[in-house]
Amino acid sequence: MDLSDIDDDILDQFMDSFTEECQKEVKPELSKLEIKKDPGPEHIQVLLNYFGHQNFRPMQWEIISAIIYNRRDVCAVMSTGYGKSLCFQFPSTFLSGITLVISPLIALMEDQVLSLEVSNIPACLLGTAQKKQKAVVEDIFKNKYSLVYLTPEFCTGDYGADLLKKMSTELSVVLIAIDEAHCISSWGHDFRHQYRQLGTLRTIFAEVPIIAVTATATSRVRQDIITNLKLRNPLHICTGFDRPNIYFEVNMKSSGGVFKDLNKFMSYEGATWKFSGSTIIYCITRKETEELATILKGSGIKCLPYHAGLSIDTREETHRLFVKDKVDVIVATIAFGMGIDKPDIRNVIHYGCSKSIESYYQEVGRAGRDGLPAHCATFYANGDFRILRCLNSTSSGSLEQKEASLKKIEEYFMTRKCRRRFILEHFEDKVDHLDKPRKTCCDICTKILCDARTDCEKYEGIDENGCYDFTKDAKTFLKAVSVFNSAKFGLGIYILFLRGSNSSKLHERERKHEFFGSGKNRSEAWWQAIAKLLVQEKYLLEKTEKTSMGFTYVAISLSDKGRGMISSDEKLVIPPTSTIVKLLKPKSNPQKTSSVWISSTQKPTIAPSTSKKPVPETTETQAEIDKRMALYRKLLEQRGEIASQLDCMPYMVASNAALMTMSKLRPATLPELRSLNLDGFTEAKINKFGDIFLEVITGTSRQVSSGRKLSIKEILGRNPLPEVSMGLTAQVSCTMIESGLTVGEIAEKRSVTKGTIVSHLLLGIKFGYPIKMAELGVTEENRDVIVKVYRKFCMTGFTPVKLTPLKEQCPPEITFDDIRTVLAYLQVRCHLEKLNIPYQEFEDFQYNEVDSEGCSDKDWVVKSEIKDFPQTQPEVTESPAKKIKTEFDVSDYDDILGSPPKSPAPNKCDEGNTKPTSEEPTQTTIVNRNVKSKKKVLPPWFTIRKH
Ligand SMILES: Nc1ncnc2c1ncn2[C@@H]1O[C@H](COP(=O)(O)OP(=O)(O)OP(=O)(O)O)[C@@H](O)[C@H]1O
Repeated sequence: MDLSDIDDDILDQFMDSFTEECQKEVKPELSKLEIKKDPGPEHIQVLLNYFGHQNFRPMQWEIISAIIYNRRDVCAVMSTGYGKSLCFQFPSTFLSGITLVISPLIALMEDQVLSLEVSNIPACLLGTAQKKQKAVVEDIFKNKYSLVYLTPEFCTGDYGADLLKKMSTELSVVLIAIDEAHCISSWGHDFRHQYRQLGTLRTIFAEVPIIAVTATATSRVRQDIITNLKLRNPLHICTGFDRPNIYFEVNMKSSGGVFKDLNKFMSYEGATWKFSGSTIIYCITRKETEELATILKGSGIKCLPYHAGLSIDTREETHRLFVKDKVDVIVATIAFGMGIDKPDIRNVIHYGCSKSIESYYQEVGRAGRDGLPAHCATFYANGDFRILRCLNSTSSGSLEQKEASLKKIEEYFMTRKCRRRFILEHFEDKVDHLDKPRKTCCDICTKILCDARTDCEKYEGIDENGCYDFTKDAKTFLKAVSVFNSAKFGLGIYILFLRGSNSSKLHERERKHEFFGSGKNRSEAWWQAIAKLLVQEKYLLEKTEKTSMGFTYVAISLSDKGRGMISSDEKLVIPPTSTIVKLLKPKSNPQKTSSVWISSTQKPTIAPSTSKKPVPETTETQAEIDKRMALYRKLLEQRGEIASQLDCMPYMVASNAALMTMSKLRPATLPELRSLNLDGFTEAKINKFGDIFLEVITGTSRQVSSGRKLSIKEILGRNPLPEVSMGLTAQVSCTMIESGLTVGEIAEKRSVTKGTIVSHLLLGIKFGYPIKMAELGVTEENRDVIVKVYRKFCMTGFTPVKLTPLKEQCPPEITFDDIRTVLAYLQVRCHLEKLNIPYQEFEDFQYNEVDSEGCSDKDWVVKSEIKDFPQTQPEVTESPAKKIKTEFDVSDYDDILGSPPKSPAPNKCDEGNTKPTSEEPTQTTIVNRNVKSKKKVLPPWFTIRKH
């Protein structure tokens, strides 16, 4: 029998008992939990450790506390990027249970699962086409996951429904989350048939709270969600639709071409053009996406097209390359949208117009989800509306409704009021906060701030009321329309006529008309803008018509009001539209204004809101800025490398904002990095990637530990105890003890037994959490007794395989938990000894008491030095189990601690043999730890190996 293997057994056994405890079905008696008005330190600690945020956003806590403490259903409409995911990811992380998340897109779920895993929150995905489904299901029932993502198809299929029923009886499901809940309603966009059947979840999980979340839902859609999901007295939350970090801008496409239009989003670096941050460019047609992508690629920009005409594989690959920052720009049709979970998209550009305000706002909503400034610009031409009308006429749905949507977006383009206000008013949202123009808001506000003069002061022809007299031009246009006396012509013909064109589209008789060329003193753009104005003021009518070839166009005709104007004295003196203002002649004497000038091409800047530590106001020199940006680029590169190695998205490793702050504040050590409280850079990420980034910052080699004291957690993070794993639920308990709660308080808050929490904490010790023995109720006296008893076992060459023999040798007041606790510390200590790391360097693990024989525990470890140990061996003939190895080398220690036995399965030492002998080791050689001995210090787990 190989006694060293017995060590493995005993450790395995301890581990098993711990794991069992940890994996016990924890059914929180939520009703027992107190109602919380504000988040407590325990919530903040979990938020910080697992999500990297310092505080909940206002509605997040309201939702989370309603779920945790009131078990209430929730229907939440939260703007894009508000942080919906946290609302359903937090409860099971905190409560030690499972949340089921139903989401419409596999890609979206895969990203979330990966992102959670990077933060050490175990999550999995179950879909109908999922590989390794059996293994995943097994692990779910072993309580390995805190979040289980499911497709609606899986939930509503026979197998999925049965599985859910099993989960409802065998697992502690604490929450069901329906993401993108608007898919339930046929009134919303993206309706999904299977979503409508999710009401069955209420039947299966009668007592489990359900949360439905979406970014866009009118009151009708919300009602549909509530009815379909059978929500009971749900908490209604609507955060509003505003996205304060987005800057809105609208321009006409210029005659200089696309490259000229988009140039302001680019910079010229290293002989190539680069976009400033991840960018999506939306075009109307597939052909346009291909063409535009080709143009940009030709300028060296890393860019790919994306549209429904590409194969699924190509689209998936394009998506993957974009989220992994391998491609900077995606030129896409609106097929590229909902599945994008990339938080650091800096620009969303519409090169062409959207079909409605709703879809426009959803598309721009992809930008700046990390809270940092993002720029959303539209470039349109009047022809774009024609294309959209044509597309509308061939797609299903009410043409009238589609036309109304298009008109609204046209109005948005032409508005002269704040664009944000326009959008929010459309969604019937609050606009009180938009009382003053802000330079970070939109192009209109910027213009107002840039030049405080009135239009009257700025432009020729505008009166003091800001109005322009359009009477003459309006009549000229209306007369031109009357010449044709038909409701079948499009705008182009009238403009050709007005401008006296000799195009063959005009007949001879029209060319001979007295009004032919009556508007040639004005540009084509002017007449287009006048026509829009006249439609807006209802002097002209628009109607979608089809040509004999089946093409759609918009026919323009006179309304009764228009006809009436031609022959009357009626005047048209109104404020000009934004398009018209651009065409007006500026007054030649511009006055200097007090406002700060911001060029229309200058990008707005907003201080990043996510970094909690205020970045000191510095007056950086250009050289310093260059240095910082160079470091930032290196950090981005490093992040890319880490992401490639982990096969995850770079933003999951660290956000751009976090890297930017690192490059500004240049932390040199992990504690310094930690103290920056970088948003989203969780404790797990600090431990996993902190050193790597520090290395880039300090420019040092990987030996960051030299000259710097590492915490046990850091050491064990890099050199984990073999075969020891820790579930999320145990991590949360450890996090809670770090926040200052006692074992009893944690047990109460999590509604589990104290024993369970102790088991969690024992695992925590093995992962280096700074947990004191006293916190686990072990007094110094008891600790010494346990060590002594255990030592006796070890020194006799017998290692107890069960706790009972140890317990029997201890006074009755010493509990099994006390013994387990002390052994856990010893295990860590031995592990550190194996790594040749002197344990006394660790403040958290001082264990240096002197026993009655005048021998400190430290000495005991040292005394167990291998040098002369064989002399103390018991008789080898006594029992095979007592055979002693006479020589040792370092490799002997390889499997001492917890690693799986390498030799054939060991015979477990029977309990009779575990009785301690009265013999104490006689050898007391003290080895100077500072002198590097070839042979390693023997850990207290040491048992003598049979040779
Ligand atoms: N309490 C918080 N403090 C700081 N940042 C937060 C907080 N909660 C969430 N975030 C951050 O906000 C960003 C958006 O979060 P999330 O992806 O959950 O948004 P969402 O509402 O689901 O958006 P979408 O509708 O686009 O899917 C993420 O980068 C997330 O880390």
